Amino acid sequence: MAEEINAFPQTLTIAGTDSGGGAGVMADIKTMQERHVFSAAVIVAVTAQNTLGVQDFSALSKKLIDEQFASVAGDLKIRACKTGMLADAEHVEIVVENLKKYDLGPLIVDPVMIAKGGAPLLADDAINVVKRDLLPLATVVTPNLPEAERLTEMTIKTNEDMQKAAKQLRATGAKNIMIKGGHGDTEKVTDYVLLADGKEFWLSSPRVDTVRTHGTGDTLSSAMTAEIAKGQDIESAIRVAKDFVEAAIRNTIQVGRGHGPLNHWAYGEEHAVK
Ligand SMILES: Nc1ncnc2c1ncn2[C@@H]1O[C@H](COP(=O)(O)OP(=O)(O)O)[C@@H](O)[C@H]1O
Ligand SMILES: Cc1ncc(COP(=O)(O)O)c(N)n1
Repeated sequence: MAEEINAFPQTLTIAGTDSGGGAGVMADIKTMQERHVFSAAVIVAVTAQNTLGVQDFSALSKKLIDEQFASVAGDLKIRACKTGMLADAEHVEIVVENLKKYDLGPLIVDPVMIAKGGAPLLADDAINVVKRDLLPLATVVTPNLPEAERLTEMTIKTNEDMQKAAKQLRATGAKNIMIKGGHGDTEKVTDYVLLADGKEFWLSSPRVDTVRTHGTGDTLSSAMTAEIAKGQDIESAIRVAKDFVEAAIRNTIQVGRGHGPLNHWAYGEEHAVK
C-alpha cells in the first residue's frame, strides 16, 4: 500500500522572527520540534532583537505574505496553526484573509502586543481589528494580563476579574480562553482557562524568580498548537503546554544579558524514559 502523503502531523506558525532566537517564530519552531510535530512558518515581520530589547522591525509585503500562505497550503497538510506578532492593522487583515481562504486546522491566537523589554509589536489601532476579525476565528486565545486588559478594556487584579475578562473575550467569538498570569505579582503564577463548553479551571505553579522569560507566551501557545495537531483535546493540550513552559522557565539557560530565552529541551529531558 502506498504511504499516505502528509500523514505526519504538521503545524504552522504565523508570526515575526526574533534574530536573538528566543521568541517569535524561533521559539515556536523549537517548541514544536520538541513536541514532535513538523512546523512550517509564514513570516509576517522581521525583528532585529536580542534579550536586551527590540532594536528595529519591519513587516513584509502583502504579496510575500500571501505567497507564503499559498506555498504552505499548496503542499503541506497543516493540522493546527497559531498566530504571534502581527505588527499592525493592515497585517492582521492580511492574515485573517488567508486564514479564511485555506483550511489550516484549529487556530491558536497569541495576541502579542508588547515585548518583555517594552517594545510595541502591535500598533494600537490593530487591537480592534484583532477583536473584530481575528478572535472570531480562534479555537483558543491566550492573552497575558496586559493584553487581556487591552482587549476587554477592564482592569484585571483579582481572580474574579480574570473570570469576568474571559467571559467577555468569549463574546468576541473565540471559543476557548486562557488568561496567563505571568505578569501578576502573586507568589504562584496562576493562569485561568474557560473552555467552550463552560468548564473552567486554574493552572498554578510556583513563580520562578527570574527575568529570563523571553518567549514564554510563544512557547506556551506553540506547545498547545502541537498537541492539538497530534489530536489531543483542548484541555489536555493546554495542560501539556503549561507544564512544558513551566519546565522551560525553571531550567534556565545562560544566553544573553537581558530577558534570557527559555530552555526548550527541559520538558523532554524531564519526561525522557530512562
Ligand atoms: N516567572 C514565572 N514563573 C513561572 N511561570 C511563569 C513565569 N512567568 C510566566 N510564566 C508562565 O508562562 C506562561 C506565559 O505567561 P506570560 O508571561 O503571562 O505570557 P507572555 O509571555 O505572553 O507575556 C504562563 O503559563 C505563565 O504562567
Ligand atoms: C517576534 C516576536 N514575537 C513575539 C515576542 C513576544 O515575546 P516576549 O513577550 O516573551 O518578549 C517577541 N518578543 N518577538
